Amino acid sequence: MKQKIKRKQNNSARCIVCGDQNKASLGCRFYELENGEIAATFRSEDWHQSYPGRMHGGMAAGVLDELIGRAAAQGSDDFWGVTVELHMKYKKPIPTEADLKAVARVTKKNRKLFEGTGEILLPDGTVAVEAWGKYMILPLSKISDGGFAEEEWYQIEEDDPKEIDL
Ligand SMILES: CCCCCCCCCCCCCCCC(=O)SCCNC(=O)CCNC(=O)[C@H](O)C(C)(C)COP(=O)(O)OP(=O)(O)OC[C@H]1O[C@@H](n2cnc3c(N)ncnc32)[C@H](O)[C@@H]1OP(=O)(O)O
Repeated sequence: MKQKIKRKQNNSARCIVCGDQNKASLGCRFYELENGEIAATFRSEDWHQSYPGRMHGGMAAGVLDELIGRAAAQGSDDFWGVTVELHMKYKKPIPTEADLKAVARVTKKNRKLFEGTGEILLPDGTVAVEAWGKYMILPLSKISDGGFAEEEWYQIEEDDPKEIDL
């Protein structure tokens, strides 16, 4: 089903999932959707493999970890937190050298913690991996040394889609 995109989130420069200047990264883009969920698009490259032709489960965990975290950051480029728990369910292999999508949403949130779920979809729409995560909300100053948000956290200007088929 097609979902309208409301806003694209920032990318970071060096993250392994979304690092715009990290050649090894999955090159994720993150789109906030009108229905309140968040979607990611990314490409599994040959160097993201575990077994030949199969994306590493840790990379899949990385995508869903970050995507669920970003689901709670909707509408803000200055909301931060860290993962405290992450549970994965690997249902189908994810191929390398494929253009992929994922979707996530927040399921519970209070002042200090939030929880969410997400899925990675195969090109035919089948759910390959499901995740549930719990995160602690923290100021950036408690997570990282200064400079990140000013120097390494920005919008990538490109031809973005207006909607995404999930
Ligand atoms: C994610 C947002 C993205 C934002 C959008 C931008 C994205 C931009 C790209 C960046 C990518 C981001 C997405 C990847 C996110 C990572 O990959 S983060 C990296 C992996 N995670 C970590 O490194 C976290 C490591 N853990 C820690 O640093 C510490 O355990 C924590 C979480 C700071 C807690 O510190 P602590 O000293 O243990 O704190 P403590 O005082 O014991 O506990 C504080 C409270 O939390 C509670 N608590 C602690 N752990 C838990 C738990 N597992 N369950 C329930 N309660 C807990 C305690 O019970 C306590 O409650 P109170 O007693 O105050 O009521």
